Amino acid sequence: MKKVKLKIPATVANLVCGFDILGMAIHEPYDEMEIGLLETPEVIIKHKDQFGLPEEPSKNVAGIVLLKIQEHFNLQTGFEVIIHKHIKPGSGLGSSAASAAGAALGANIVLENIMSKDEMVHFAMFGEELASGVRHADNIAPCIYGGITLVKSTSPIDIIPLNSPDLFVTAVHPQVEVKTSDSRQILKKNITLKSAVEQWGNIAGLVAGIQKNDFALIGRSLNDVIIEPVRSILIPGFDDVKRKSLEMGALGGGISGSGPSIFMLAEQKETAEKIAALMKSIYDEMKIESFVYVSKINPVGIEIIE
Ligand SMILES: Nc1ncnc2c1ncn2[C@@H]1O[C@H](COP(=O)(O)OP(=O)(O)O)[C@@H](O)[C@H]1O
Ligand SMILES: N[C@@H](CCOP(=O)(O)O)C(=O)O
Repeated sequence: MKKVKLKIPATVANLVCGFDILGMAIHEPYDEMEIGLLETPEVIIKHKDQFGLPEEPSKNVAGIVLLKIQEHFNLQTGFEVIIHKHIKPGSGLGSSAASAAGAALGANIVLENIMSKDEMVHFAMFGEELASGVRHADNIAPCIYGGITLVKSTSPIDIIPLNSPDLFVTAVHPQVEVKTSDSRQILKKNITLKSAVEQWGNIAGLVAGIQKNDFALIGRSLNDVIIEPVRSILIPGFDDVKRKSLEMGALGGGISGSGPSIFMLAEQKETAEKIAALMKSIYDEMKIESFVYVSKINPVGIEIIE
């Protein structure tokens, strides 16, 4: 059986001010996935993890992506997928995107490169639609392209890979579940022109800072006047983590994706590690279990292991 084994990174979507358009791949945590080509037109999904995710293909984000690919290309072959998930679903670290993007990229490999990167993004977005009700690509694009990506548009797909600054990323995942679908529903449907102008300035400043490796500009652009004030209410300890991390020397940060994870960027490993210890202590004090990752921006995205 033609088979491939992939390492699929977690992703931090939005990058604070770029709701649904910016995202970055990080090295830790990551999922592992094996995809094999079957001679019969069926899709089999098996999970080797403890998250109790549905294995019925139409209910699993990897399965739905493969069903769409099968239908589109009128394939008489099928796929067997083994997922070993380490990125907890509902973490805000792109768990659903990892399975969706991994399925699209893995299928493309076993089918001997029948798709472009943008086509893989197109099919992977069906997985995000299943998970959250919306076809957003801000987690999928950095998985497939690597590094930091700007999703200029999803229809037509227009993805701009950006520079990958040499920065450390500290992320904390407090063990409270926030489903992307729920945290999208609480968002305001209309915003004022004043806040839109402020947000445009932040997004433009952030993209310019990333492209110019201007860390100070990145830091002062990591501000969100639209989404964070609403969503942060769902995340215990958010204000404390953010304020104290900034005091410790973080460049900036905020909610990772739709939360509850929080991420911070730092120039030095030492600062990133101090922030990790701070995050852990804040949640220990609140008696909330948490997982902390000190990582770097992952310029490659999905990697082929075998
Ligand atoms: N293979 C899969 N990986 C992750 N989540 C999946 C998968 N298949 C289905 N789901 C569903 O997707 C939802 C998780 O997606 P989401 O809330 O966007 O989490 P995250 O922010 O970590 O991506 C859960 O309802 C989960 O049951
Ligand atoms: N732009 C989306 C990103 C969701 O990311 P996830 O990691 O929480 O799935 C949003 O903010 O809803």
